[in-house]
Order: sequence, then structure tokens, then C-alpha cells
Amino acid sequence: MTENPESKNPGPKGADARKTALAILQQVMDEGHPLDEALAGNPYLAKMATRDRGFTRLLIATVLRRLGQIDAAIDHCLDRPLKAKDTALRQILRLGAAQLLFLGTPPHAAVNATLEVARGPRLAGQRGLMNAVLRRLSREGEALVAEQDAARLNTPDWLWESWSAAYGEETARAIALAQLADPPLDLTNKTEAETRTWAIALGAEILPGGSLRLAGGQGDIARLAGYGEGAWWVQDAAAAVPARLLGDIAGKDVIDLCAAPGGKTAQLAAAGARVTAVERARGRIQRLDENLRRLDLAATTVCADATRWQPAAAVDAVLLDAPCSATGTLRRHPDIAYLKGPDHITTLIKTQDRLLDAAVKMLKPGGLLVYAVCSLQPEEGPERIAALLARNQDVARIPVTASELPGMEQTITAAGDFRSLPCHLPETGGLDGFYACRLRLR
Ligand SMILES: C[S@@+](CC[C@H](N)C(=O)[O-])C[C@H]1O[C@@H](n2cnc3c(N)ncnc32)[C@H](O)[C@@H]1O
Repeated sequence: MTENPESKNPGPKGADARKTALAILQQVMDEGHPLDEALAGNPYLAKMATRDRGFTRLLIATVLRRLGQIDAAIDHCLDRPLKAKDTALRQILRLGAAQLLFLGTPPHAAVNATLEVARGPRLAGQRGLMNAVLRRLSREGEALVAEQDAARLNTPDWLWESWSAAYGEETARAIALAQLADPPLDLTNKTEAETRTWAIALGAEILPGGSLRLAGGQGDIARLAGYGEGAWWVQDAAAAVPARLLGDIAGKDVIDLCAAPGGKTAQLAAAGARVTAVERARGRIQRLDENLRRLDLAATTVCADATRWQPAAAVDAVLLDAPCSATGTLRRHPDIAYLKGPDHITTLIKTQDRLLDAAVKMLKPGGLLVYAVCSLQPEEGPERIAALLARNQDVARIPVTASELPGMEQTITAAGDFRSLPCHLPETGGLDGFYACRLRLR
């Protein structure tokens, strides 16, 4: 097959993984549930053998990541378009196509197991069509895929247009292609001095910035060396940068706004700050507390809306990791491309502005604020900062310098902000798309 990052994967023998994949895909694509929630809420997935669970997840992720290519290939094999009401037929064909075109599943296994999913009276009349399309894909699929523009087809128009305008079409293409790959697993060490020790124990690569990188698909991370000891936590290498931009915070009072599940809270606490972590979602605060307990790190946690909450006294620094569209994390959350859209951004930027105004009010004179989002959309990043600087002359940007991010210099913008792209550090497996800006209250 052409330019496939996925390895040959025959999948399990029975149709159970495919049936589970179908149920989850329908929840996401037909009912609009976030993929993480659909995965977590599925009663069969947790009971599957590790290998079958891995295959099910990969199958769903491949359909979502390669949706444009898959749909174009299916449409090519149809004499007339599917009816809008034939949603189950469409999803089953997508699952079959993902196996045939991208997962290297042997054709007879992919076709037979996919048809098995369609057993039962409801889809009985459509099995002939499914069989014909899947068999045609197994014959012509490789040539079809070779002709396709993967970057453009798999990127919805709203993202393509936004990325092309913000970064240029060549970079938009590189971003789109980088988002197709299964992401690596990055870890942040609790103690910088132990980075090499844990890199050796885990067989991990040390990235610029100090994150440890393992291949993706590790399964249960609690089985990895160091988890039980609380030596590290999972955090993309780009997500680890914003907290570092606060510099030496040992002994300082730092507020972490929008804190759960606590990757950045852990960084701040491990750096020796007195941390107050503010999070609106009670369930997520519990997760944050559990994470800190495992890591043996301390922070004061507050369940509150950060746009209204104020500390008893102004602090030295605030880290605001604002809620955002998360379009920088499509390789981990490929559902976002289809569940979010420009309307969401319009709503999110109002919250981001309110959070920024609240965060500035928490600072002592001379205090630092780092604003971060895991979004590639300029409206949620530099445009929010431009708007803040225009309405509040008491804050000024403190540009990030190359000496602060050795080996990651390409992530520093002309204005001195941090802007990572999924196509950065390609030789090591890319980065999540993050934006961060550092400001000081005069
Ligand atoms: C991007 S996530 C934060 C990730 C976290 N900083 C980390 O590093 O692990 C955004 C978080 O903001 C929370 N949130 C959204 N709006 C909020 C608000 N108005 N006040 C406090 N928390 C909020 C969400 O519940 C979510 O947990």
C-alpha cells in the first residue's frame, strides 16, 4: 500500500472488534460524541484482549484520520451515491475500506469480517452492495490511494483554509500529513536529574527540552517502568513547554488556571512553586488530585470558574491553559476535525478573552502570565494576545528567546511566541500543535 504509516495488521479473527468499532464510530460520527468518551463508555472494549482492543482503536482512528480518502475511494466504487439515511452502511464500508486501504489486513479477512458485522435482517438487503464495493476496493484500492491528495482530502475545508491562510499552503500540507500518523508517547520526568536514568530504563529517546519519547501504542502505561514510583507523567513534548516559560519559579506563588488533568500543575509543583490549581469540572479535579498523589506532588486545588474566581492575594505568576478547539492534537483526537467547527471557535474565543482578563487581575506588579492553547487556529492564539494587548496597556509581551528552547528554535515566532506544529521535529515523530505567549504585568 502507498505511504501508509500503519503496519500490516490482520486484526482479530471474529467480527467483535469490528462490531465494537462500528458502535463507537456511530456514536462519534452520527451522534456527535467525543471519541474519548465513546471509547471510555463502551462496555465491550475494556473486556477485550489487549491485541483486539488495540486493533479496534487503530481501526476507528484510521477511519477518522483517513476519512476523506476513504469516502472518495468508496464513492468511486459506487454506481450511485449512498442515501443519507444509509448511515450504518456508510460506516461499515468505511471500516472495511480502512482495513483494505490502510491497515494491510488481508483482503479475504477484511471483506469477510466486515460483512459479518452486517449480519442480521436490518442490513440484509445491503450485503450484496457491501460485498461488491469491498471486493472492488481490494482490487483497485492501492491504485486509487496512490492517486489521492491525502493531505487535502483528509482535512475538512474549514481547517484547510485556516491553516493555509495562517501558515501557507506548503506548511498546511505538512501539518495535515503529520496528523495522519499514530502519535508517539511522551513523558515528562518529575526530576530533571533522573531523565537519563528513566530514558535508559524505558528505552526512550530524550527530546530537546528533556521530554522522554516512546513509540505510540504502548498499551497500559501503568505497566511501564517508573509509573508506580511516580517518576513521570504523560505529556506531549510541546505541552511541556508553556510551564517552562515561567522560568525559575522555586518558592514562588503560581496559579494554574484550567488545570485538569494536571500535567502542567505537576510541572509547576515539581519546579518548587507553591501552586494553586483552578479547575471548573469537579470530576476532572478528582483526576488531577489522583495524578498528584501518584507523583507525590502537592498543590492546592480549587473547583471554580476561573473567569470569576480571584485569589486572596496577588501572585508571582499565572499559567492559563485555556479551553480551546484542540486542533493541534488531531493526531491524538482525530474526531475533533469533524466534531468542531468555526462556530465553536467563535464561542471559545469569548471564554479565552474572559479568562485572560481574569488571569491578569491575579498578578502582582511585575508578575508573569503564560497563556497557552493546543490549537492551530490563529483566532485562539496570537489574535487573543493582540486583542488583550490592545485593551490592556498594563501588560507587555516578553518574547521567548532561542536560548530558552535549544533544539526547538523553529517553534519561536517572529513576535517571540511559542508555536509548535505537528510537522516540527519530524525525524523524532512530530509535536502536538501548541501556542504559548508570555506577558508581564507592568
Ligand atoms: C486544555 S484543558 C487543561 C489541561 C491542563 N492544563 C493540563 O496541562 O493537564 C482545559 C481545562 O479547562 C477547564 N475549564 C474550562 N473552562 C474553565 C473555566 N472557566 N474555569 C476553570 N476551568 C475551566 C476544562 O474543564 C479543562 O479541564
